[in-house]
Parts: sequence; structure tokens; C-alpha cells
Amino acid sequence: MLALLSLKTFNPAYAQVQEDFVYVDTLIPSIHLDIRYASANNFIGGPIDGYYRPCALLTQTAAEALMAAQNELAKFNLGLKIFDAYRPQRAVRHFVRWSQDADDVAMKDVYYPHLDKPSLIEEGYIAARSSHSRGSTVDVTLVDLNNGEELDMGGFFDYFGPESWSYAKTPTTMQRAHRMLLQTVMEKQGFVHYPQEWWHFTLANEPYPDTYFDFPVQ
Ligand SMILES: C[C@@H](N)C(=O)N[C@H](C)C(=O)O
Ligand SMILES: [Zn+2]
Repeated sequence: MLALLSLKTFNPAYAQVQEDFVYVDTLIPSIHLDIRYASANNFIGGPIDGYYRPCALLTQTAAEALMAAQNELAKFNLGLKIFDAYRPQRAVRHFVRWSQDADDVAMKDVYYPHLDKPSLIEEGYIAARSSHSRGSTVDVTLVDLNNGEELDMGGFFDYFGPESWSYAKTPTTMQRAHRMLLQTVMEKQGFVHYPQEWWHFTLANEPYPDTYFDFPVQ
């Protein structure tokens, strides 16, 4: 803990973050990160407001639960990759603004080919007030720790459609088994799955159930 605090205090790469939040990769060095909203590789096609650096922040409690999941998977040389963790409210506002701009459909063919933008919010694929802003929600998939390759989940992060539902019938037997493995490992550590998106999990006993933070990811 002392080491973590001094790392945050003296390393310029680590900015001051909200009390009780941690950089997940300092707690779980073997975890893989692909923080899409700090890049153009996402459903909007550009960096999202409030993501200054591609890092994953979570409450200490959620990060410790995630570490237990990672340890469980590591016995099989499997692990987790994070796509998103704590999300500032300004990022959520960016999503909502984008959803109201009918002209910007740059990434429609890839991420929401069968839905119009208002449906993304109406059907629960994007929240106008997101649990991610409470700091104990995380978007994850499984990787093989031998080579870092993602396991085949029968769909990709932020594909908005029924194929991404946790219990979708369309994926193959193996893909459904991978979804089940991810869900089982996460739920064992106290996370609750989100039926609309196989990758999205919220810690049930989250420490800030009523607080929506807005400090940047940096
Ligand atoms: C946008 C997507 N990755 C996501 O997190 N959706 C849920 C519903 C949210 O916005 O909280
Ligand atoms: Zn999510």
C-alpha cells in the first residue's frame, strides 16, 4: 500500500486520483489493458471526453475483487483484459451528445448496424447515467496468458445488438462456454453481470452506490 502511494506521489505518469481509487494494473500487474475510450478505436471513432490516458481506475474494493478473479483464472494460465473501468460523467455526457447527433454515423456499420442512435440508449446499450461513473463497474474479456490473445466470445466489445446479450443463443458452443466462464469467475468474486452486454460487470457491494464521479482518467 505504501509502495502504491509513493508511486502515485512521485511518478509523473501517475496523476493524483480520487481517494480510494487505484490504478488496476498496479494491483494486478498481469492484467491486460485496452482502454478503448482513450483512443479512436471505439463506437464513436475518436477519443472520449475525460480520458486523458489509457489507464484503468477502480475503487480499491472493486480492484481487489478483480484481482481475486484474475488469480482464479491464472491457475489455468488465463486472465482478464479490461476495455473500460471507471468512466467520468463528462464521458457519459459525450456519449449522450453523440447519440443525439443523427449526422455522425461514422462507426455505425461496425458497432450498431441494425439500430438507430436513439435505440442505443432506449434499449440499454449505453446508459445516460452509467454505473461506470461509480467506480466499481468494469468491461472485461478473457485472454490466454501464454500469448495475450483474447478468447473467442462470439462477438466484440461494444457491439450493440442481441448477439452481445449474455445468454444469446447464436454464438457457438465454445463461445457460449467462454461467456459462462467469464460470468462464473466474476460472479464468484461478487460482481453482477449485465444481461445486455457479456463484458459488463458491477460489484454488488460497491462502496459508492450513489456517487457519480467526474474526475478525469489520467
Ligand atoms: C457503452 C458500453 N460500453 C456500456 O458500458 N454500456 C453500459 C450500459 C453503460 O453505459 O453503463
Ligand atoms: Zn460497461
